[in-house]
Amino acid sequence: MFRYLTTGESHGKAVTAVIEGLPANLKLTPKYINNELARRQGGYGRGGRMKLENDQVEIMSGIRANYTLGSPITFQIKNKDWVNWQEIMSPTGDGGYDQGEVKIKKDKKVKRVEPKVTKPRPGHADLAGSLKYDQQDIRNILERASARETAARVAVGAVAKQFLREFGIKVISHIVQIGSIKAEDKDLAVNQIIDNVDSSPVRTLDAQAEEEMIAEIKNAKEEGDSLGGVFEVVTTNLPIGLGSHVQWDRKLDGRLAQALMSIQAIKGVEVGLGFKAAGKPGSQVHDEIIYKSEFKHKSNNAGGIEGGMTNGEPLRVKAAMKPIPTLYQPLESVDLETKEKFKASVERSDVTAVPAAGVVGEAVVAIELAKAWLEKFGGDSMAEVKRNYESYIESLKNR
Ligand SMILES: Cc1cc2nc3c(=O)[nH]c(=O)nc-3n(C[C@H](O)[C@H](O)[C@H](O)COP(=O)(O)O)c2cc1C
Ligand SMILES: C=C(O[C@@H]1CC(C(=O)O)=C[C@@H](OP(=O)(O)O)[C@H]1O)C(=O)O
Repeated sequence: MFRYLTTGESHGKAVTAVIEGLPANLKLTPKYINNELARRQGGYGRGGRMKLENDQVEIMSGIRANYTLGSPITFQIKNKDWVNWQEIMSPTGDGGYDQGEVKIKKDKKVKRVEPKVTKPRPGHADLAGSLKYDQQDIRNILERASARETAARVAVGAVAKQFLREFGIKVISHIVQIGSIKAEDKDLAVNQIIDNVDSSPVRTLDAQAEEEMIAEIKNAKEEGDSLGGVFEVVTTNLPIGLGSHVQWDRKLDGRLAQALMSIQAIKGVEVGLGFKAAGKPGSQVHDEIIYKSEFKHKSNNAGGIEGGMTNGEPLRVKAAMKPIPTLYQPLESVDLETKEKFKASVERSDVTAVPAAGVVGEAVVAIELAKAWLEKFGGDSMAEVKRNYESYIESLKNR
């Protein structure tokens, strides 16, 4: 079974991931993983933290001479910001509480920070987490709730992507909406997306919309506001039959939805036509089946999944991200200690992170597909997995 866990606080020493269940003899290079980490750090609209960090993976176990051993893999991605937060974040220090105010280097300026955070931000994990975990200091919640954790998930996703690439499968995302601006709805080939998306500052393929999206982000920044949006993840070359109809937790659409919804600030997931399918008659929704040396569909409104299984068409899933909760123009909230109303001032935040979230979306989709792949074609070495896959593909030809 392919599974993973991440650890780490946003301003702690590092974020890490432990992966288990990958077969032996898969070629894995830090260069590819680092490139994926850099893609996640990009995107117009991010705040000062991304100028400071330069995410690089350090492989701690499970890989020797560039190939997996079949043993658990551990990664570490250091937080460069840690040096500025040691007094507050050290596992063995006093949390900075004894000092009243701690000097922190933030975006090249030295600022005085109260070590204890008591003002919960609407839309973040602050209030619910502090009450649930019996914490007086919201930092004990926000550090782990932070999307810094997605760096670790993108490293795991890069491994899953390298695994899937051995079978000719590519996973890529593009932005279809930021704030009120929507990109033109085109049926795009994956290679078209791969060739063009990374050169767009907002990772969209619609040049006209790109300009408008950037203008809307600039405007939101000036107004101290934040924006959300929608990304699509597209995967090609998937065989028929990943996932299963037989049990609720084996259905691939459900598993992809959970994976995408688990990304910080994602509030909706669509598979294929998604919500639009609800308003159309069946004759305009269901994809007619044809046979041309293999079974295919005339259209792909289902987004590549029927009955919780891949149906041989490209997988198309979308995710909606809410606007970033931390606002320079703060919303009303109540202090945890005094119970008094306040409007907090903010020092640093992203205006939007939809382009980054798209890269995280690719990672979690790739992970889920790699898991489903190993459930169906699993083996202890890559050669064994390839044999199992090829024999299944051969068996489909004889149907
Ligand atoms: C890539 C990425 C970057 C984010 N950056 C910020 C940020 O700078 N400030 C912030 O308040 N929230 C940010 N968020 C969103 C919060 O992490 C998220 O809203 C919070 O953890 C609460 O979880 P929920 O929105 O899923 O309920 C970001 C999310 C992602 C995916
Ligand atoms: C660190 C990352 O994103 C962070 C996610 C985040 C949040 O609340 O989710 C808040 C911000 O953290 P900070 O207050 O340190 O600037 C973002 O920068 C990252 O994506 O690597």
